[in-house]
Amino acid sequence: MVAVKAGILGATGAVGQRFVEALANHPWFEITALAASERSAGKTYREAAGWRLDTAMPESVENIEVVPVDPKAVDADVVFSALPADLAFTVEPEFAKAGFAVASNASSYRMEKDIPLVIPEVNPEHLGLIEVQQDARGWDGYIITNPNCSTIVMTVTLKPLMKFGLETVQVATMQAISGAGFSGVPAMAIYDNVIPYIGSEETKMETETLKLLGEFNGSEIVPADMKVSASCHRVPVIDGHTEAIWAGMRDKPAPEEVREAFLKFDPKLGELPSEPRKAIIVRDEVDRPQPRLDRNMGKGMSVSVGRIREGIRYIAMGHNTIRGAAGASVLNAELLHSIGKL
Ligand SMILES: NC(=O)C1=CN([C@@H]2O[C@H](COP(=O)(O)OP(=O)(O)OC[C@H]3O[C@@H](n4cnc5c(N)ncnc54)[C@H](OP(=O)(O)O)[C@@H]3O)[C@@H](O)[C@H]2O)C=CC1
Ligand SMILES: N[C@@H](CC(=O)OP(=O)(O)O)C(=O)O
Repeated sequence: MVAVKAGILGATGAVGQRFVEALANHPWFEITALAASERSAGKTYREAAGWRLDTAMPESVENIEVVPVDPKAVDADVVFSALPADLAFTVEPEFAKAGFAVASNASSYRMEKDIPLVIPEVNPEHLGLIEVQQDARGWDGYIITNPNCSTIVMTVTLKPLMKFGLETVQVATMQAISGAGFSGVPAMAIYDNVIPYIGSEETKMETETLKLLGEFNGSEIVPADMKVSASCHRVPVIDGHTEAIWAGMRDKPAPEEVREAFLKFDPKLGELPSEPRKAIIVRDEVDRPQPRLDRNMGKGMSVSVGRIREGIRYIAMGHNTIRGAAGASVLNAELLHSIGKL
């Protein structure tokens, strides 16, 4: 199989490095371009990146010269975007217009009517919006997006509950500091502390979830008819967002039925290289899931759940920069490739 040429926009950042990690030995994609700011352009990736992951920098990328974030400088079929949202807002359409498939991790276009917001295990059919988008905008390429990291972790677990008639969701998050990027939260602010505010996070969880669980009617997404209410908090954990979720359902399933629904959840995506063997892992121990112990399950792509109680109340936990960011975009691109869209 000829590898799909893959570029990474924002390749030196927290999510960008996760993209490099996920794509360096990928069976379908080959990294052909690494792009970042003018501060990094012209340097080798080794010089520019300041590698911060606890796996070694892949040798294949060490000497790649970083290029500016410009369609003319990037040789690729698909670009993975890990750019700050304000920059992604102007840059991503330029790439789509120039014929690239853009798999974006940034928030800029998630809620646009004609741009798919996709989690492969939840709403693969929403990729039908790509044609609507290309017709409306006259682009040769297109943009698809993955949700906010907290939204992804929660929504993967809500999907198997839809059959019980999901009506209300309340969620309180405990979010890792890597979610704010490498220099996002000063150590003096987060050490020995909890910060009960993450800008725009609650609105993102409350709106993106309805789009994800909504129905594609051939021309647009009809949002799910339910209410989501979120409270988001930063905690001194490096990676892994933990969420306490209360799910109100019409059929009032017992905890054991909810556990069964999680256990049996099979999105049938086994042919995609990044899809974990289990999208949802059920932990029966009273004190799990925990970020330090469970975040790398399924190579960081599984969401772990536990403490399923009457109410229905449960805890969900997932790796925010893998399942919630780079891994999610790569999985979206794998889905696109599997349906002939790359
Ligand atoms: N961290 C997370 O858990 C999640 C992050 N996201 C989103 O992903 C995106 C990236 O986040 P994160 O990796 O944490 O951010 P970082 O700040 O760690 O990285 C930002 C990247 O963008 C590049 N960049 C910054 N300014 C410019 C510019 N003016 N021109 C070109 N490139 C530029 C940087 O390059 P340089 O090194 O050269 O400055 C770097 O590669 C954001 O939109 C974020 O909201 C989404 C979900 C989860
Ligand atoms: N706000 C998230 C990370 C993030 O960047 O989200 P978004 O992709 O929605 O901007 C966090 O801090 O954990």
